[in-house]
Amino acid sequence: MAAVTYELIKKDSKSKARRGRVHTPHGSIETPVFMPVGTAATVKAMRPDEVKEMGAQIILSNTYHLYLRPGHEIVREAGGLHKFMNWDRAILTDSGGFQVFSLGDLRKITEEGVEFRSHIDGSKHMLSPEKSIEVQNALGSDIIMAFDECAPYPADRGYVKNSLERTTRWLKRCKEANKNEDFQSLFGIMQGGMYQDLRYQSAMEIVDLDLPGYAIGGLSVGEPKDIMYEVLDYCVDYLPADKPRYLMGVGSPDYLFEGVERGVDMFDCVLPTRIARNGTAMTSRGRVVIKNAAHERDFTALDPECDCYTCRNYSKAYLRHLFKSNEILSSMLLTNHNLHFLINLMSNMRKAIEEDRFLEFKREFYNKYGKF
Ligand SMILES: Nc1cc(N)c2c(=O)[nH][nH]c(=O)c2c1
Repeated sequence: MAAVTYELIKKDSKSKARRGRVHTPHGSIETPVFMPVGTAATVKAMRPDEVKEMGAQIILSNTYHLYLRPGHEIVREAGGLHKFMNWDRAILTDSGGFQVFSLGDLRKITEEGVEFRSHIDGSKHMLSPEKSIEVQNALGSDIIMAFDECAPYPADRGYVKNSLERTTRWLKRCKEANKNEDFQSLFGIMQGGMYQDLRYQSAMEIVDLDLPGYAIGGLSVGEPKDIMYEVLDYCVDYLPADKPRYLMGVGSPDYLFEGVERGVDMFDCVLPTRIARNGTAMTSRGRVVIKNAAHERDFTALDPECDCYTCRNYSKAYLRHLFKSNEILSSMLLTNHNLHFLINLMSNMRKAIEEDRFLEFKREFYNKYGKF
């Protein structure tokens, strides 16, 4: 039996939204769930106890970054990523493929894997399905992602078909490389671009490998919203209902609502932490760009409906002052708020599904949030 299993608790009667639970060796995860990104073994500007206190059940870390620095062998010697970063709940690691592919000219794709030069010191490396699994095994994460190619957008049909078929061959190699692992569950990744028949082909090929969970890749790569939603309208249903479904790289409130409404269980995105460091907050009334002059003498909280540490203790005026003064505390407080906002949003979505009022909740949120 896989170390990661999925339990369906309730389906919404008026949409494909579903309430579930993912069981992992480091605890159960109530779904739908948003996963904060901890790229280099830290959720930037946050202590792990703060991330835990706000209710984060699982975080994501990046294989590419940890392989290059400090190196997966050092993390293995430290006792694994949980011990190294003092996080005792679940961890998902990505395969490193997405970062390597985004290196552009600094990489060369072959059937073996991807040759690339480190963005840190220019040194040459080869990341292959086997190497990605070796690194993720050393990190000791609960959920490990298959080494895949995320086709760019736009991409012609021939390229997308060849790419998804190579991704399936790489997935088989990942499964073989991970076969002796008892505690780390390998998730496959569906590709296929914006082509329905290729999405179906990719899904059938990866589901045939009977893995503990599946991700939808190749979206949130610059395509228009309506195209993403159109692809999600059909491709989520290509995945088995008794396994977790994970939409990669998605994390703004509207995308989360639209993904949950279509049956997605898990999400990750750097957006909340990245925009926080750039001075933007997600609130129930829409985004707040804290450096705007309008906030100079605004002594009210960021969000009247938020009970996070930042909203309970600080005003927009103070947060604007910190940001304009380039104070480290600005990133800390805005990151704390943005993660709390999304984690709380997912908790409210779970409650709405339990009470069979998900679409009503979505309408209420959209009416208050205004323009996305
Ligand atoms: N938007 C996306 C974000 C991601 N981190 C990934 C990924 O890690 N793998 N494959 C993907 O297709 C992908 C898409």
